[in-house]
Amino acid sequence: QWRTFRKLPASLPRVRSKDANISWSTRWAYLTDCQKLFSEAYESFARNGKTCVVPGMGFKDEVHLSAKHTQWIASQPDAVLSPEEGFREIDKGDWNTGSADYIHDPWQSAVIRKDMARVLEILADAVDDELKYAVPEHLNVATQEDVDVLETMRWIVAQISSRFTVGLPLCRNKDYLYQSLAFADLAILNSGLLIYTPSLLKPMVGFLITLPTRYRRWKIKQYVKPLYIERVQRLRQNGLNTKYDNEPTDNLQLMLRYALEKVPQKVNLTAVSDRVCLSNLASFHQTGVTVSHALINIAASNPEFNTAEAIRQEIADVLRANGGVFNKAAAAKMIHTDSVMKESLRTHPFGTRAMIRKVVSPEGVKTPDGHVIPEGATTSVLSWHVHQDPDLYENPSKFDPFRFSRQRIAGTEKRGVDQSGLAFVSTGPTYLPFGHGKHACPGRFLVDMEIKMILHHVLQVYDIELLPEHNGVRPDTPWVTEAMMPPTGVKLRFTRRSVDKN
Ligand code: HEM
Repeated sequence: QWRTFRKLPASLPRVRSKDANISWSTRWAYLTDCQKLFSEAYESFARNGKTCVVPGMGFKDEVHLSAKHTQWIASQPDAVLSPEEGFREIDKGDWNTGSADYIHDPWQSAVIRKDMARVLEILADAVDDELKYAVPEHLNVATQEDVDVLETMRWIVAQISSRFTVGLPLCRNKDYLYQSLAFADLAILNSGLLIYTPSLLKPMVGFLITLPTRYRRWKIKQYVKPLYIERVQRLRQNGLNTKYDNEPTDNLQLMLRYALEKVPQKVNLTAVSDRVCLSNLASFHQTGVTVSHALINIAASNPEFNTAEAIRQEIADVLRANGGVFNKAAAAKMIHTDSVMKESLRTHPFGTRAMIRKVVSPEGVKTPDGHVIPEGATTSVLSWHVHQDPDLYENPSKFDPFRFSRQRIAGTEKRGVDQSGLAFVSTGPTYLPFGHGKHACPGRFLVDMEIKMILHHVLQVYDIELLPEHNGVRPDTPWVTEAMMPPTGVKLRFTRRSVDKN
């Protein structure tokens, strides 16, 4: 870590510093008031297309690139700017899963990238069906109750995501879901601890703190085992060119097919099960946090918008016109709901930086503003501050649920051209929660569908409001170093709607 710090050239400007040294008070600011520190970096450098150096995780210095260079970052080959190596520094995936191979050769991601669009057509029905079980199971309010939103949504998301990943009946197994959620929580905790552990102590600390994750992985493996044995046997018997009778359509099956064809030497129960754990880590945590923030923002949005009712109405109208079927085409027509979700992720993401990359080419890389960033340095873009830039978003700190749908409708009417570039799943230099370019999150198409479906299933049964003690003001989302905290413990009042309201 210190090696990278020493290697950054003196010519790169540092935040709050006139020379190549970053003071300890600036390093302290990263830990105690990172939002302000990042604001200074954004205002002084990134906003004007300039690269700068800012203290980062684990006392390491990070290179912040301007969002004006998003396109350039996206166009760099992985052999120059590597997303895998960038994330590896943060999520410590090799420690948490016990193998660097899952990170160096992440075919579990390749499967999702390759097949997500096709799979969604097949699985939309299954996810919608799963919500009919998951919502009453985890959100069973008789008349009125104050509900811990994140805790409830985590379970609902885990269940419906598992319907996508491992299918029925395992997606309804409470202990499997519990172990998978626990693995995700522990992995995030371990990453935070390992980032601040000096390299010399990493082998010992890494071994000790990952004992609980190892146990969770072992438990999950016991659940995956019968599926693995049966499916691999049938795929081997039937060959990979044909589908066998009643072949499952879930992500595990896609992973097995892909691995048996492309990397047969790597197909074993532990590797497949661990890769399922990694997939769950990507899908459970961020989606649970995102839908929780969306519900809190809907409840807290100004009464002038009548947000919950607008969502209910829109989804009901679209579904009626689509014969009651909730598929990709229907989801694409729900532009107001889409706008609420996009606005919520703009104001309340989890990560505040995007497009995290590590320079892996030995000769380094030259930025569009002329700096050479050496091998080993990590780079990213200050995405939260892009989303709060008043030149890009009018009144940026306000949660304006229909900000994007208004623009979409106006743009389409004015220019006669479809404005779907403003959709939740669209990415670009001014909207980066999912990154941008060839490594932009492929799971966002599933997230889009899942969150719209969750909002439909929840809002058609419940009215939601902030608790009286919040006096109509949304509970704060504090920053802890550079992360915006998930809304842990935030409750909303859920009131069952009377039948005649439906
Ligand atoms: C709201 C939920 C989610 C958010 C905010 C999110 C965000 C992100 C971000 C920021 C990246 C990195 C993009 C880049 O560096 O350019 C990413 C990558 C990725 N995400 Fe997501 N994600 C979410 C849900 C999911 C889900 C549900 C899945 C799986 C079904 C998933 C699978 C992946 C994969 C496989 C990658 C790596 C892509 C690659 O390197 O090519 N994500 N995600």
